Amino acid sequence: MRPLIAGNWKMHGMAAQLREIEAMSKTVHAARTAADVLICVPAALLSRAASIAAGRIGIGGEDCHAQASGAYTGDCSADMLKDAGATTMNAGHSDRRKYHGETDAMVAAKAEPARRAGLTTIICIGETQAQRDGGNALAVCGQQIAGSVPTDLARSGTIAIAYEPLSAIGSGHVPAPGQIIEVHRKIRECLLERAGAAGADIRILYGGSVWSDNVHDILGLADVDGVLIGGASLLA
Ligand SMILES: O=C[C@H](O)COP(=O)(O)O
Repeated sequence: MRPLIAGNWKMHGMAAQLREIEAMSKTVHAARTAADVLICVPAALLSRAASIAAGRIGIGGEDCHAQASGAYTGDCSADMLKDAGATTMNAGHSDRRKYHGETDAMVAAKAEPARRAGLTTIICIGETQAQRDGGNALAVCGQQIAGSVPTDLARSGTIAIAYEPLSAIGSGHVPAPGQIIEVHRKIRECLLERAGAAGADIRILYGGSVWSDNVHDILGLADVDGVLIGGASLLA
């Protein structure tokens, strides 16, 4: 499967930061990179980022509202992301689950309008350290897949999954390879159960403290079809 190297700028980046998009786009284009490259940016930068990227790399949104329009001050719909130039969006990032109380059902409700808008949705899951310490990591990830991934979307090829153990995000602590392999295998099993053979074609990304010095090793692990990169994606 062609890997996806996805960045997530979170709430970082002013207009000047777009020079990184320019540099990444040029590099990827010139090198004919053997991977798809995507940067998810704050909504305020989306349109300008897409214009600068000019299709050489993908530009994504970081979230959307489940409704197409309405009295939802401060929110942004999937159609709006698409209209601004996005190809992809994140849903259910742990920041959204933690600070906005997003549940699996809310995440699933965002993925469907994204599909209608023509966006691929990267659905983020991952266990807390307490859940892992309690021996519940695989069960938690399985439940998150069951609750966050609509079956018809899993069959449609319009989603990817990002596994991000919370203890790895922004900490510099990447789990042992065995942990990543074990959880990705579990996710693959869940996707196959949900979507049949189509589940084999859904990309499963790893996220959490991915940098240039560990990305090659991580991409070499079984069932790792790409990475979701936070801090390191701010620099071309
Ligand atoms: O969306 C990205 C992840 O939360 C990982 O962030 P990080 O690479 O800064 O650890």
